[in-house]
Formats: sequence, structure tokens, C-alpha cells
Amino acid sequence: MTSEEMDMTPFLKFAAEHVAVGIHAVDLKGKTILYNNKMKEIEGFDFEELVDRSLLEMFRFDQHESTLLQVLQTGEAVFNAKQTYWNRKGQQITTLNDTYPIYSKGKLIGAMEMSRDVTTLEKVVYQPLKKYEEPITFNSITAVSNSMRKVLETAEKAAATKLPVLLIGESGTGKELIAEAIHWASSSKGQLYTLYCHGTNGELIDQLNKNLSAKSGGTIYCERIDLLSRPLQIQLLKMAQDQMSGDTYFIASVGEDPVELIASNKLSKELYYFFSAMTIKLEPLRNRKEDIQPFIDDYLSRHRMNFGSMVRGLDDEVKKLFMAYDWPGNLKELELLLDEITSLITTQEHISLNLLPSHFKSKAMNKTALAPEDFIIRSGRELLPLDDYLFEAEMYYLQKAMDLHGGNVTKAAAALGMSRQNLQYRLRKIKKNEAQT
Ligand SMILES: Nc1ncnc2c1ncn2[C@@H]1O[C@H](COP(=O)(O)OP(=O)(O)OP(=O)(O)O)[C@@H](O)[C@H]1O
Repeated sequence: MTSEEMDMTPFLKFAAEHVAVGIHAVDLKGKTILYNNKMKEIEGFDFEELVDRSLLEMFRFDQHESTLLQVLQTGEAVFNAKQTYWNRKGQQITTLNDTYPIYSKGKLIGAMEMSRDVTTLEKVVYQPLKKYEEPITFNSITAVSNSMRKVLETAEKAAATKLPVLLIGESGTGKELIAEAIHWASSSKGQLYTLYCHGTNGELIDQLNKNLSAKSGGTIYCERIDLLSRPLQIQLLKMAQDQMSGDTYFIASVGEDPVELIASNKLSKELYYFFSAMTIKLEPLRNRKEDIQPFIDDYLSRHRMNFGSMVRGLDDEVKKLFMAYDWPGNLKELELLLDEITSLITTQEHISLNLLPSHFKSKAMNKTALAPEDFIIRSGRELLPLDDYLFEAEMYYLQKAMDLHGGNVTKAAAALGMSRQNLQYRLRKIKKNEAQT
């Protein structure tokens, strides 16, 4: 039988589910008709989140979605569109996207986006060291808030004792920067190697092991060990134990509370014990807003020095907006935003509201938390983005259901027609959101 005579559908379905490229396809109405496993992984969806909820409902009408819509409107492909964003798990992700119009019998029937996850590659290119073009020392780090000052104090002690360090903090809080500063301040003689655990594999860990042995030591910074699969965590632990006898210094990071990561089986207890001789927790930027202005001052002074620009600071309105915004992507988000703004600046001395990119303005200006009774649409009031509106409505409805059932999750879930696990998951999400606002 030739391939033309065979029904290729099962093969194509298998390929779509197993290929290492994220695929998202929509029909003419913009309705999702294909969303493969790799795309779920890139966008950070949990299986629980997909239960009881249609995929379409979950999408934000953000830049990512609009490339598909744009292709539907123009019928023309868009290639190599780079996007950096924070996915549902708060992980910073960079993708390169190709988006194609799909035709059948000469008629446009939909669009398909293929995303390559280039987060690791991007990090290698974007390492702070390359950006600052000098080794990172504790002096290059903005630390005005009490919590950051304590971080530096502990980091300096860690460098002096050369004890393994575990850095804990959300994406973009500065873990890699601290790791570099510890390396340069320590007596570690060799080179600094960074193992980006997102997207690493067994061969890379072996290669690192060989390099360290050949050069008799160095510092190894394992970024986000919680993103390694369990077998790779075991391989990394073995490698670390092998290297203990040599002159190798170990630093690692995780993106969440390690105790919770261990409880949810995402982090091996043994690996945690190995790295946690000293632990350093970096607070999210929303809990230490005193660091925002000094960071901006440092950034702009570097910008004036490197590019001869005139830009000195922010307008009062922008200052207020920056202080009110919750910066889910932390200092990295602020830095990327400043990169974007300063690339447009010509002769201005102050950054005014009209210099802020519209994607940021709409996010920051709509982010003010609503009281539950406020979620109905009132005339004369600016509309919320649909995603925020649905979240507010869901929060209100679930809390009401819980109150009505005396806080009993099983009963409330039954009344809402959803699984207990799903309700628990959503309540946890609400709690997390409340803690952040
Ligand atoms: N305290 C700080 N002082 C100066 N720059 C900072 C500080 N914190 C973060 N940055 C800047 O933010 C960027 C992101 O920091 P870094 O890569 O260290 O974050 P991270 O916590 O390691 O993030 P991820 O978990 O996503 O890897 C850096 O390029 C650095 O320039």
C-alpha cells in the first residue's frame, strides 16, 4: 500500500502530539482546534487546569493570540516573531513563532502557529555578564530594601565559606545575578558554568561533569533544578556527589518554596539537601518596591554612559504607575520594559506616559483589584480585559459557593458540577492571587 492510499490521520495526530514544537491552530472564527502537548508545556498549563474547562476560554487575547488573528485577517504568514512572556506558572519563556494561513481547495480555513522554545538559548545570549560586560560583584546589584540587603549579607557569607547555596525566588528576581556575584567573591578558582535546567538533557550534564573534571573544578550554577525531570535530578545529584571530592563549588536555584516542591514531588529531597547548606530567599519585587526607583536610576545612568542618551528619570505619573503595578516578571520585566522604552527615546529627558508601550499600559492600568461586588459592568466605566473579568467573576462565584456550603469543598464542588480536585486547584489559585495583591 502506498502512503497515498493509507489514512495518514493517526500518523499526523501522533506527530502533532510528539513533535518538539508547540502547535496552536485556530479555525476561521478564531476557535482553537489544535493545541498540542508541547504548547501546553510552553504555556505552563497543568492537566488539572484543562479539566472542566474549554481551551478557548483560557486564552488571553494577548500578543500571542493576535498573531494568529492577524494571519487570519491578512492571509499572510508571519515568520520568526520573537516573544518573551511569563507563562501561567510564572516562568519566563521566550519563543520564536512562525504563523501560517491554512488553505484547503484554495480557500482560507484557519491559521496555525508553530512555536520554538528558545528560552535557554536566549538566556545564554542575555547573560547579565555579557550585558554589563564586566564580572558581577555585589556592588552591581541593586539592594536598597531590607530584604535585599539581607540577601547580600547572606550571599557574602556563603561566598566566604564556599558552602553550597540554594537561591529561592520567582523568575526575574535576580537569582542568577546573585549566583555570579557569589562566584566572583568566593575563592573558587575555576570558571563559572551555568546549567540551564529548563530544556537540558542527560548529555549536557555528562558534558559538564567531564569539563569540571578536566579543569579540576570551578563553580557550577544549576538554574531552576525544580524544572528538571526526576531522572535528571538523580543524575545531577550523582554528578554533584562525584565532583564533591574536587574543587567544585555548587550553587542552585528553585522558583518556589522548596518544601512545597518536595511535597508535590517536583523536587528530590536528596537534591534539596545537597544544595541547601545555605538558603537565600529573594522576595518578589512587589514586596520590595523600594528597589524599583534605585534600579531605574542605575539602569538609566548606564544607558546615558553607553549610548550618550539624555534620559534622566520618570515623569510623576509613570512613577506612580510603576509603584502601583505588581511586576509579575520582577526586575527582569522592568528591565525588558526599560530596554523597550529607551530604544525609542531620542531627545527626551523624562519618560512620560506616552512613551510606555501600549501592552504595558493596558496591563498596568487595569490591574487594580476589584471588590467582589464590583465585577458587574457599569456604564461609564472602562471595560476590563475579558480574562481579568472572568477571573474576578470566578473568584466571587466560587467564594459564594464555599460560603453557602460552610467551607465544605466536596459539597461546593458537587453543587458547582466540578471535581473536588478542580475546585481545590482553583481556590489555591485565588489564594495565591490574593497574596499577591
Ligand atoms: N537586584 C538587581 N540589581 C540589578 N539588576 C537586577 C537585579 N535583579 C535582577 N536584575 C536584572 O534582572 C535580570 C534578571 O535577573 P536574573 O536572570 O538574575 O533573574 P533570575 O531570578 O535568575 O530569573 P530566572 O529564574 O528566570 O532565571 C538580570 O538581567 C539583571 O540585569
